[in-house]
Amino acid sequence: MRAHEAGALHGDFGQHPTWLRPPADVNKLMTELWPQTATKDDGGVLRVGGKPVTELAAEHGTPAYLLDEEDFRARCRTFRTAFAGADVYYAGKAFLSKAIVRMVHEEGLHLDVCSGGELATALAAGMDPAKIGFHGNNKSVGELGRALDAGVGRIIVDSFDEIERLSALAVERGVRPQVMIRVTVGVEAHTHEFIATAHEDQKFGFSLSGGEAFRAAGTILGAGVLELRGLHSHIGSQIFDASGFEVSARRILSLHKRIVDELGVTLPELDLGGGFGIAYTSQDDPQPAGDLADRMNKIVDDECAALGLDRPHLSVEPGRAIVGPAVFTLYEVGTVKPMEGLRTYVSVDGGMSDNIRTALYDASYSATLASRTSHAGPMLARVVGKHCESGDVVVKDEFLPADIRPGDLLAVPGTGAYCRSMASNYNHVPRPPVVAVRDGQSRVIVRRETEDDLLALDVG
Ligand SMILES: Cc1ncc(COP(=O)(O)O)c(C=O)c1O
Ligand SMILES: N[C@@H](CCCC[NH3+])C(=O)O
Repeated sequence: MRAHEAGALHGDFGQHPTWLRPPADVNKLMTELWPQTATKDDGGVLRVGGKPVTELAAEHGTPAYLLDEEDFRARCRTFRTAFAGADVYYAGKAFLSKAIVRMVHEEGLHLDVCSGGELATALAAGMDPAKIGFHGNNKSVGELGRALDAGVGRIIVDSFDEIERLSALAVERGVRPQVMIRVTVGVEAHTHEFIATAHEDQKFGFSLSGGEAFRAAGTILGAGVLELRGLHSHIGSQIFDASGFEVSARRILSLHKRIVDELGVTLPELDLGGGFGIAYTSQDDPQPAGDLADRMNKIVDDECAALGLDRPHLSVEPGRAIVGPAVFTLYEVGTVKPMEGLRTYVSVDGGMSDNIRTALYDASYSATLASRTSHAGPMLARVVGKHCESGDVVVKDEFLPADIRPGDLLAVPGTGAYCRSMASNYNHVPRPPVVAVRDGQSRVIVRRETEDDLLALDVG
């Protein structure tokens, strides 16, 4: 967002309720919160990729996820540059489609998949299997077999059961797959407990402190069926504080050292996972990818030097930070219900089926009137959906113009990650399309579901 348009996109700075702080740096917030080609024209209409959202709504309907393709590609390049010399695996769980796989591939990234479905999407789109990493705490025999048959570059093993399953499949096929060990490093990431993944009491990985991760290395090396490529840790998601990554890097490198010394191998790779936070509202102040990369590289350099280790090749797995800010959801306002003395409930034509994050993680979002200018004063609004749940909230608190009315378009930024990919058909509401916009052209990359699609699986 251009600086002079900051006020236009968010006319409500300075009007925040007392429990909201004004943003530290409005211009920085605009570039963090909105995709780079988003602007508002003189009539207050939001534009993206050179197209007004009013036109996009007329062409594609609402709700719709609008992807600023240039922004998405630029974020891929930012991570590649920031982590130069490392492999950047785009985490497909944030949002995956064949078009996204192609963009990721064209921008020189690797791809992390975590299910047979994501793997099938990657392969269908022509992703180089050698650049695919396969994650998951409960990969099935079928999924593992398909990964081996496709020749995926690395499989991140998550349990002793999986080591056994994968080894049997590898022997059957006469192949020697490359594996990483997912290590639970015991870091309490400062994020919602549902998306923290490296504390001890949860389902992912091999415990570092309990010695399981070291034992896993011994098991793999002892059997000689799988090729141990290195260690992996992912401490959680939507993390702002780089110190968690530093602690994690330090701990995992101490295990790396122990494996090298005691088991007599070299481990060529170290993966520090994803989890880089993004801005959803004016309250968030994420660190630029370059700063995070510098800190992570430095800690790896320093630790390796201190431990006398050859520096392993680094890899990272960002999802949210690449696709999250590149997308906003466009909704049409339906019912507007003022609650005297409380707030106004502004209902939109989607809700928890296209964005479950508010209900699931108590996530905060923001919204802006996207289809016109308003000179009305601000009113405290809650943007809610059309589902049969009182928890069906998209934006908990936002100041919207007091004359908001049915037919207005609202845009909610930061919905690229974990919104379409976690969307549901709750209440038999068809899922919205994903529309990529670039250079004044729009193209549907995931089409809108229809009621026929919903009925298609019903038998009898
Ligand atoms: C193993 C792994 N890698 C990468 C990611 C991507 O995380 P994020 O989208 O927060 O970057 C996740 C999700 O949290 C994950 O579980
Ligand atoms: N789905 C979560 C992120 C978890 C990613 C998987 N480890 C979110 O929306 O924030």
